[in-house]
Amino acid sequence: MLKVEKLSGGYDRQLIVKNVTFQVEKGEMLGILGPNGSGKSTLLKVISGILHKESGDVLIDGKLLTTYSSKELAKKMAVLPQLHSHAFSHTVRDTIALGRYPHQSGLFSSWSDEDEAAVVGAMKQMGIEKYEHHMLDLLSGGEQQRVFVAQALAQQAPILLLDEPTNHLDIAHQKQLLDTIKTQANENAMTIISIFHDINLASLYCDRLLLMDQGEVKVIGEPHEVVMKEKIETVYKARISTNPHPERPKPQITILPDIKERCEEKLITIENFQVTDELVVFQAEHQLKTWSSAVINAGTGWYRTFVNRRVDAFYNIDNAQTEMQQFLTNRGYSETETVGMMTAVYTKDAVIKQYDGDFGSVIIMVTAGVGNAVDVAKAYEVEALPAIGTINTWIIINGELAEEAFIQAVITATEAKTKALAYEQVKDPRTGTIATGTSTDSVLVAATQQGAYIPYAGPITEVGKKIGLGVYECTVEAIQTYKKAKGWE
Ligand SMILES: Nc1ncnc2c1ncn2[C@@H]1O[C@H](COP(=O)(O)OP(=O)(O)OP(=O)(O)O)[C@@H](O)[C@H]1O
Repeated sequence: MLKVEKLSGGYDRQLIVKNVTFQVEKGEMLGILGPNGSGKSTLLKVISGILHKESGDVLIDGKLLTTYSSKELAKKMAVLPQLHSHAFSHTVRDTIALGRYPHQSGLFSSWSDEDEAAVVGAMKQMGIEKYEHHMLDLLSGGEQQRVFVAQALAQQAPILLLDEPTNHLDIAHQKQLLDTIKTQANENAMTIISIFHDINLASLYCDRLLLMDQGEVKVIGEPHEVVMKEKIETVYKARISTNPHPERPKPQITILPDIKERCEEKLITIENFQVTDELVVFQAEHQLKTWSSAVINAGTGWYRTFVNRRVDAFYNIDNAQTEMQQFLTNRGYSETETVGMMTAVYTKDAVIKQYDGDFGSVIIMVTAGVGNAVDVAKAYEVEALPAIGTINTWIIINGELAEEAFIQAVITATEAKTKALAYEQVKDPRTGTIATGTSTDSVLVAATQQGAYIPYAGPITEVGKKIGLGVYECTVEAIQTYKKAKGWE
């Protein structure tokens, strides 16, 4: 559809865009990324013919751009330039109507039903019908931006070139605009080339991305091939990390600041724990990076408070999450800083121990009830009964854990727990075989992210050895206490 071959161009004698080659297909959305001054706007201007090229070619439907008359070209390609202040003021409707000029014919061009439908449709798509008769210069920056996008859409050209279309827009309008444009690509096979400053939005919406660096193409490819730590850091000269989007396979970035937080390093110790008849509570001065399967605030996040709450053996509530949240709020625990778990075990029987090593230290907390013990390898054979009894394990580390270390810590802790059940000869009552856990166990791994860097946490590492030993010892002790309380031995 649109082919750019070895294109170079710029201003007067200053070459800005150098040897750019790419192709965009019908229905495809290509995002152009690059730092300030890398030549994105200049490239768009050379492609659209606003600036003369120095060398190379632009082809639309296999025909050289230079062979199109300006009106023919406007029927093929609509351009949204960067938003600037405007000398003249028109109404919103008149501004959008200007987009229809390539479709007018004859000396006294008349306004057709098609023109009217295109203008009304574009206003609707951008949600600006209510401003139809307002003067453009009295609208906010974001409202004006939507008017100019509507003008480009009203042009009904199969190719759309956009220079930072989300400029000035709030998040709801960014989403509305990009949803609209993407729908044009998907349903009307429109070809879209758009400049973005927001790498995350570009990755989320575009099929492919072109990353510019000093007027040249650094890389072109699908978002996962372009939004890579090393490439983005090299071109933008800023530290970033990449992370997955929660719903789509489109990588996202997070800026990593170089300035230090204004907080002194604080070691976690057993002193951070408090145990009552109702709760085991851990509270730290600073948030810890946390990974858990808790009832409240599961998954990854930064939290300051961990709560293991004792509920009675008959606790059976449809929406345990809402009830638990209410419970925590009533006791003054912040909704955004607290991880909450439940247990039917006496909280006073919690085993809490500290293990020191060269890397820092690990503090383990275990509450263990085994009335609900399960042999996971045979769980498929038997119907799980609604019994109570859960093993909750917390592993809190003074150190900076890598992502994989969090997962390895969970593996190591799970293996140590299973070993403790075997040592204590805890059996699945339904199968009579040694249990591997209970059917509702929870785990939490948290790290201060200060001090020594800990890339791995399997049993080959020192931290892994401490986790293995600690979880094993604490779980054995917690099970023995549980058995005594139940009068089993
Ligand atoms: N009209 C002009 N005359 C001369 N040089 C210009 C002109 N417009 C831009 N330039 C120069 O061309 C280079 C690239 O500018 P361009 O606007 O294409 O970059 P960009 O990647 O779009 O930047 P930004 O992200 O800041 O919008 C810059 O060094 C700029 O100074």
